[in-house]
Amino acid sequence: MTLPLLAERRPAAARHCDPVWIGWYATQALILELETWPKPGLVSHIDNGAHADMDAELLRLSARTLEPYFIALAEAGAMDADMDRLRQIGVEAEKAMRDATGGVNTHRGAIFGLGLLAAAAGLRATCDWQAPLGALIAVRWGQDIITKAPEHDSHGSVVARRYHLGGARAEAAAGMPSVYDIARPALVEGRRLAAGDEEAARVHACMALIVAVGDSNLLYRGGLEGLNFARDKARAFLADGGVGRANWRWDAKAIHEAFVMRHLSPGGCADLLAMALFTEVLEL
Ligand SMILES: CC(C)(COP(=O)(O)OP(=O)(O)OC[C@H]1O[C@@H](n2cnc3c(N)ncnc32)[C@H](O)[C@@H]1O)[C@@H](O)C(=O)NCCC(=O)NCCS
Ligand SMILES: Nc1ncnc2c1ncn2[C@@H]1O[C@H](COP(=O)(O)OP(=O)(O)OP(=O)(O)O)[C@@H](O)[C@H]1O
Repeated sequence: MTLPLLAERRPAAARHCDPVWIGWYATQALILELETWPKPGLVSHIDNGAHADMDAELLRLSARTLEPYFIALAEAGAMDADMDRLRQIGVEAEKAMRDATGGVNTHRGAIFGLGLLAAAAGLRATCDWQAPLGALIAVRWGQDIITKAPEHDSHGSVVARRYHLGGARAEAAAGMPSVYDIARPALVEGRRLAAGDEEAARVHACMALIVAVGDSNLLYRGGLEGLNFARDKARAFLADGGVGRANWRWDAKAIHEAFVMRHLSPGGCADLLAMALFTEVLEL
C-alpha cells in the first residue's frame, strides 16, 4: 500500500475530522515507516537493523496495539483536552505497548509525536485552523509540554542533560520543525529524484532527518562520535545525489550495515518520518 494510493482513495475531507480515521492513519504511518528499506540501523520488513530485541512482526503488533490510543487522543483533542489529559492517555498507550511487546520500547517516541499530531487533528476539526498541525500543537500545548514535563531518568533525558539537547519535547513544543522543514521537503525531492518511487522517497527523507536532527537515540548509543558518524554518512549520501542515482539502494544498504556494525539507530528520525507521512495526508 503506498501513500498516493491511500490519498486517492480518501473520498472527502470529512475523513480528516473523524477520530477513528485519524487513529487508523496514525497506525498506517507507522506501518509505512516500517516498510521502508534500507533505513540506517532501523528495523524494517527486511531486517532488524541494530535492534536485538525487535523485529517487523513486533513493530506491527505494537502499531496495531496503539491504534485505539491514537483514536482516544484525537477524541481528546476534539474536546480541547489539556496536556495533563493527553499525557494520561500517552502513558496508558506506553503501558499497552510494553504489555504487548514484553517490555520492549518499540514506539515510545512515536506515541508522543504522532499522538500529539492526532490530538491536534482532532482539535483542528472543532476550530477554524488552516495552518499546519504542528503549529497547532505549539500554540495549544507547547508551553505545558516543556514546563510540565515529568522528571525521569530515561535514555533521552540522560543525553539531553549531557549534550544540552531538547529531544522529542523541544521538537513538539516548537511545532515539529523537523517534520515541516526537513522531512516533508525531502519526501517531495525524493519523489522527484526517484520518479515517484515512494519507498525511495521515504529513504531520502530518513537520510535528510539524520543530517538535521539531534537524535537522542543516536547520542545515547554512540555519543557525539556516533551522532557525527551518522550525520556524515547521511550527508554524503545526499550530496552524491541521494535516491536519484541508479545504484542508490546499494549505497543506502552499505550505510545501513555501517550503522548496524556500530550499534547505531536513529529511532527519533524514524518517528519523525512517520509523522511527516501522517501530516502529508491529514493536511491535504
Ligand atoms: C517525551 C517522551 C518522548 C519521553 O521522552 P525522553 O525523556 O526519553 O525524551 P527523548 O526526546 O530523548 O526520546 C524519546 C524518544 O523520542 C524520539 N526522539 C529522540 N530524539 C528526538 C528528537 N530530536 N526529536 C524527536 N524525537 C526524538 C526517539 O524515539 C526516542 O526514543 C515521552 O515518552 C513522554 O513524556 N511520555 C509521557 C506521555 C506524554 O506526555 N504523552 C503526550 C501525549 S501522547
Ligand atoms: N523502525 C524503527 N526501528 C527502530 N526504532 C524505531 C523505529 N521506528 C521508531 N523507532 C523509535 O525508536 C525508539 C527505540 O529506540 P531504542 O531501542 O534505541 O531505544 P531504547 O529502548 O531507549 O534504547 P536501547 O534499545 O538502546 O536500550 C522508539 O521510541 C521508537 O519510537
